[in-house]
This record gives sequence, structure tokens and C-alpha cells, in this order.
Amino acid sequence: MFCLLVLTFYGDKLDEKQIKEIEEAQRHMLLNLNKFNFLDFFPRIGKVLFRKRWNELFQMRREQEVLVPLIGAQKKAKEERKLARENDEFVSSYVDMLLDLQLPEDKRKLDEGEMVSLCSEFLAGTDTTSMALQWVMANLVKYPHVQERILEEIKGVIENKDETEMKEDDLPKLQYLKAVILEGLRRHPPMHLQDGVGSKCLGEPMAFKPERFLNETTNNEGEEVFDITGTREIKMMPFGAARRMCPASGLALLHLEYFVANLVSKFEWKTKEGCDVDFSKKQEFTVVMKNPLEGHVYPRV
Ligand code: HEM
Repeated sequence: MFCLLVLTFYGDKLDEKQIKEIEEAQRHMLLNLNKFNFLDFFPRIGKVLFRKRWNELFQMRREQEVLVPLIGAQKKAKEERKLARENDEFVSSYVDMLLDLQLPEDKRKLDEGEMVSLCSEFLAGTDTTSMALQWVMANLVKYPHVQERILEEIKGVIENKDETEMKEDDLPKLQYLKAVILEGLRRHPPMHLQDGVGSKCLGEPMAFKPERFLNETTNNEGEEVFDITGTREIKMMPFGAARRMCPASGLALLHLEYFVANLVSKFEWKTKEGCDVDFSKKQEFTVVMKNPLEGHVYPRV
């Protein structure tokens, strides 16, 4: 949560108490959001008939306002940087970008409420990525040969052998890694929308077999061929499809490849002594591991 908040409010000082409050408000929202879906269908009469539920929703929305002081502080810091003409050297946060945004039709900036919603949505969106990461790492712990193969692939593409950090530019060269991430998303989609689709088309649906995607990651010209958007055909849809498809699928895939590449190149991942990986799942906002992964990590020498 701390890293996410840094991305969102880069440069602002966050204390433990603020982080905890935001974490609690986000968690409360993610665990309860589904209870309010039906309110979409009867917006007018529903306000009278389901007044109690609407009040609950408003109360949950008020909890999100813990983000307001952080947005305010970020705005002030941005204005001060502008006065001191320091903006050019500064790394922008998500909030900085929102502050610059001008709504073309209404010809106005975002108001405070809209900023709170967008920040909260941004933080919530990344919950899916961290859950996908946990499922992939669980499979790497369970199947050490897959982990080994990723490591071999990484060693094959690193030019400077002393360099241990994988950079964004290295990722397109890692086809097997890409296949592992796709297989992780197929086998354990964090948002449960596509049961059956991946299964029918891909054979041996319950097995974790990254190889099934190996011929699909790129063609001879190095272009992506696996159609994760489901525009040409739908083999699986971890990011949904069509108009409501996840707008951050590219970002999520990039993050997953980057994190897994670095986690594997720097550490060997194993199970806790005498334990096996438990793939039982539990539905929260995302599909989570019922018994979260307890891996042991060993720095690679
Ligand atoms: C592995 C990671 C992710 C998965 C599996 C995933 C999955 C999905 C799915 C299935 C939907 C469509 C839901 C529907 O049909 O209504 C969706 C929507 C959305 N996702 Fe993601 N997502 C991921 C990461 C992210 C990230 C990192 C962000 C933001 C930074 C994000 C932001 C959104 C937003 C804003 C929507 C709503 C789009 C709309 O309703 O028009 N997602 N996501």
C-alpha cells in the first residue's frame, strides 16, 4: 500500500496513521462494493425504497475522504514548485497529472470529489495486479522448473552479466516470462469473469503450462500476436472484453512482467519447510488465495 500511495502522491510525506486509514477505507470499499450494484437499476425510486443502503454507500464514500488532505498537500506543493520554477526536474505523481487535467467538454478542472474517486479507483485497480502477482509467484514456488526456465531466459538476454536489475527495455526479449504471466492470468484470473472460455479453447485447462502461450507471444517480426483484448477471438478474458475492458491491461502486464523478472533474477523462491502451496481460492473483491503464499526467499549469488 505504501508504494501505491507513493505513486499516487509522490513527494508527500505519509505517516503510518494516514497509510492505515487509507488502507482501511480502501479495504472496506473493496469488500463491500458488490452489495451496492443493484442500486444502479432503480436510481430514483431506489433512493426512497433502499434509503438505508444508500446511506451506507454515502458513509463508505465519506471514508474515502481521508484522501482529501493528501490531494490538498500535493496541490500546494505543485503550486510552490511552479513559483520556484522547479516543475521541470520533478517526477510527476498520478495526482499531479489529475491536477493538470482539463475536461474538454465542460472546460473545467476536476473537482475535489472527482479527484478522490479517481485516486481511490487507481489504488483499487492495483489490488488486482498484486493478487495476480501472488498467484504467479505461488506457481513458481510450486513448479521450480518454471522458475529455472525464467532465470535461464533472463541470463540469456542480460548483456552486462554483473547487472542484476531487469529494465523495462529488457522485457520484450523475455518470451517465456510473458507466457508465464499469461498462463497465470488464465489459470487464476483475479476478476472472475471468464470461467469456461479459457478452458474450452486451450486444452488441459487445470494444468499450469506456460508453453501453451509460447508460440502466441510474438511473431517473426517481434509483434505481439496473442490477442488479450479479445478483438479477433476470445481465448480468455482476464481483463474483460469490449467497451468495459480494463483500460489498464497494458500497464498491468508491464508491471507483472517487471516484478516477476526482478523477483526471480534476484531471489530463489521456495515453499516453507514441510509445506505445500495451497491453491484454494476465496472470493473477495478479487479472487484471493484462501491461504496466502508463504514463500521462503534465498538471494541468488
Ligand atoms: C492483473 C491486473 C488487472 C486485472 C486482471 C484487471 C481486470 C479488470 C476487468 C476484468 C475489468 C472489467 C470489469 C467489467 O467488465 O466491468 C477491469 C476494469 C477496470 N480496471 Fe482493471 N484489471 C487489472 C489492473 C488494473 C489496474 C492496474 C488499474 C488502474 C491503475 C485498473 C483499472 C480499471 C478500471 C478503471 C476499470 C473500469 C473500466 C470501466 O468500467 O470502463 N485495472 N479490470
